[in-house]
Amino acid sequence: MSAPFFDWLGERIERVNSVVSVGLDPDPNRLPETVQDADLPRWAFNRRIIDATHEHAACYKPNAAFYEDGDGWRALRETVAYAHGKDIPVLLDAKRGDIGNTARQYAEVLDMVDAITVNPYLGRDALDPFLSREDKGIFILARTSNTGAAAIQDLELASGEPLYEHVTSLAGEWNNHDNVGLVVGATAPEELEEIRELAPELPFLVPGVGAQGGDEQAAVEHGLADGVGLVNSSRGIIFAGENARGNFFDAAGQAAKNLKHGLNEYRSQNS
Ligand SMILES: O=c1ccn([C@@H]2O[C@H](COP(=O)(O)O)[C@@H](O)[C@H]2O)c(=O)[nH]1
Repeated sequence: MSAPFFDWLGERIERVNSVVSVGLDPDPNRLPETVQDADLPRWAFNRRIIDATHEHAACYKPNAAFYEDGDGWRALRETVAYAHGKDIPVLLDAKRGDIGNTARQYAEVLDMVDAITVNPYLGRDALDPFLSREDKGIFILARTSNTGAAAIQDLELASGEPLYEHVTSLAGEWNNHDNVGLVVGATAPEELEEIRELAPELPFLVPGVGAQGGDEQAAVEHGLADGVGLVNSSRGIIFAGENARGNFFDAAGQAAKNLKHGLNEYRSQNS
């Protein structure tokens, strides 16, 4: 028995035969002219991206950084409601984690979205308001995809284990409601494999394929637990139309489809 979020995600993955998470990071400087005059350009953009990609999307992953202003939150609300109207879960990439009363306030956003990313570095109490939401998916940062991640997350502790392994063990201890997943970047395939060995049952969110050049095969081989997990691409999908001929949004749909097919090749090898 897993948390309702992971049950829903598992059903969605099966229905669309896809583990693609489409990242909704509507950089205002890169939005096409066709949406720039809309009342809420980010929402107009996301709606068209969802229309173009939903057949290939297991999940949508808006990053909070692109919505943290008044209109941004309105755009996010509309986006989430639209994805839900298509029965698609939404994972907010917010990397939250703070002292108790602040964390409780941050966790309120889980009334709107279905899952969230959280930062483990303030410890268990900072995550309790999230972890206690049994119906939601809580993805703990274990080994991130950015180039500077190794300098901190690969640090060897006195026990001899790297920090990301310790975080992985803690995530297992904190998983009292079967609602925990891990964030592990596709740009660190060896760490991805090690973390999978340590946490065989946790679903991963694997960012870093596409624009960051991460390893798609490793993302599939190690990112899924019993077939459930997500491989995210944001810019590689939503801005695929920037350099393509033809319709901007059709190109996003095609990019999502291509990623789905590419990942499914590896899924079929691993099944
Ligand atoms: O380790 C991490 C954790 C989160 N992210 C986020 O995922 C997307 C990736 O965007 P791309 O355009 O596909 O590179 C973005 O929202 C990141 O903040 C990550 O990249 N790595």
